[in-house]
Amino acid sequence: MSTLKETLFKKIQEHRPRTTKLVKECADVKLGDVTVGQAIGGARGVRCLVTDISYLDPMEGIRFRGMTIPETFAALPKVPGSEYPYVEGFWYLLLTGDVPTMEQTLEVVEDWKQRSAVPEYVIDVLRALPRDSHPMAMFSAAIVAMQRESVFASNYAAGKFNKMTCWEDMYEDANTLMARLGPIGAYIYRMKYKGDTHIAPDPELDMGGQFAHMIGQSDEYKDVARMYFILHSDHESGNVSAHTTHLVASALSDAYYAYSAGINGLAGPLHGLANEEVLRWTQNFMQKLGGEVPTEEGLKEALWATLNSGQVIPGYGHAVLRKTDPRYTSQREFCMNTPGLKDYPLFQLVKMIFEVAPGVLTEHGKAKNPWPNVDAQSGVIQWYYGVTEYEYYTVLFGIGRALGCLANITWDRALGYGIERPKSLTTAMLEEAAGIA
Ligand SMILES: CC(=O)SCCNC(=O)CCNC(=O)[C@H](O)C(C)(C)COP(=O)(O)OP(=O)(O)OC[C@H]1O[C@@H](n2cnc3c(N)ncnc32)[C@H](O)[C@@H]1OP(=O)(O)O
Ligand SMILES: O=C([O-])CC(=O)C(=O)O
Repeated sequence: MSTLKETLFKKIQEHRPRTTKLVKECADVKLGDVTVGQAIGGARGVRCLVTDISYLDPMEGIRFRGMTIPETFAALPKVPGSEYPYVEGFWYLLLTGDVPTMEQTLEVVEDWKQRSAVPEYVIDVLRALPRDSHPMAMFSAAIVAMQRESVFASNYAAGKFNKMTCWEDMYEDANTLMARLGPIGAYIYRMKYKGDTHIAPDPELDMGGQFAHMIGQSDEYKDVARMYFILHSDHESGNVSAHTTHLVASALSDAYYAYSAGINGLAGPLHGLANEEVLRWTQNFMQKLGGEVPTEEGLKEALWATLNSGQVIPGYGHAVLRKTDPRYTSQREFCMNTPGLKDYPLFQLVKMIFEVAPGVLTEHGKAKNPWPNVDAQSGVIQWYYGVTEYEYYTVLFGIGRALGCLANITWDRALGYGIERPKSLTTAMLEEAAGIA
């Protein structure tokens, strides 16, 4: 057994009695009430999911296994010659809650390398799709196509399902998916945008570095990839991609079915696709100005025009956060500390939007949170390094988000969480409950 799997096994054994005790002795303890507004309004704030992998505080933002973003980056083993950690070490942290040693990290690096070859039939599936398919549709199709390889599904079909050990099959599938998602994303990128020319993997590289290499990027971009995948990994359990993955997996669907579904949710403009929308919005705006950085007045007008046409300002607002997203801040700091990027006109515009948009949104008076989220700041970095195909940005998000979603469904199996099935009511029942029937 690998060190990661052994450690995870120990953690699962330690954790199981806590869940069992809660279910057996405390099942009737109330966590809150559900209002009519919540039933109609997307269950906002309903406290009915459990995860220990990350927690989102409305004011502070995300913590991964109890650590803030700067703490996470500082704690994990760094790729030699780089300021950023191995994505593989972060995976170890998400799964176990322990910061891995360099040796433990390198074991995951090696394991993923062994699993990373993209099967030929996946390439066939991608090539069979119309070339103008959205890259997220391609990504989702590639993931679900690999379902035939699921260890979990095959053992289930063979009558080998065992509630205590089935997490091991999920772990197998999750690791295989994690190892292949970067190379699949790179294939889609080069097929669609780089004349269908492809770059062979470099056996020396870690997952983040490999992705940069396979899309044809510079050495500098390797750190961008590592940072991006870690920052986008997890945002507790209620967001659309994590919740969808969890929901689908709760029917004992395997990781391929579950994460393909999660990707489909991430592709919505109110969720992950907002990072594509942010770039479309800013590029359209810059084009109108002939590439000049606008005045504050001009920017305000453009923001109001967007709001008055009934659209949202992409990259702003959040269902839980009530302050600037620390993932935004982390990427902003990256921009400020990168010569060239710091003075880049598009970054100047993103900075100016940060100064102007919260005031406009507050005056508009609808959004509960006028501050930027992660999507407002990620695209400018990609654009600066030459990844200008913004239609592709959500695939980058999807590679990173897999870390959180797949770690979560591995634990779902380990703790035997039940099939998810909330109860629905009719409108007449709500009217009766409200006394307006
Ligand atoms: C990785 C991520 O998924 S981060 C989020 C990415 N999405 C975006 O950036 C899209 C822009 N933002 C939004 O649409 C929203 O803020 C969401 C979807 C993120 C959160 O939605 P909610 O929790 O419903 O937000 P909230 O309670 O503040 O919404 C209240 C009203 O303000 C509006 N509002 C919220 N954010 C914005 C915004 N950025 N621009 C304009 N209006 C907004 C809502 O559309 C809603 O209007 P309605 O009453 O007419 O339906
Ligand atoms: O938490 C949410 O609802 C959306 C979000 O920021 C994420 O999933 O990263």
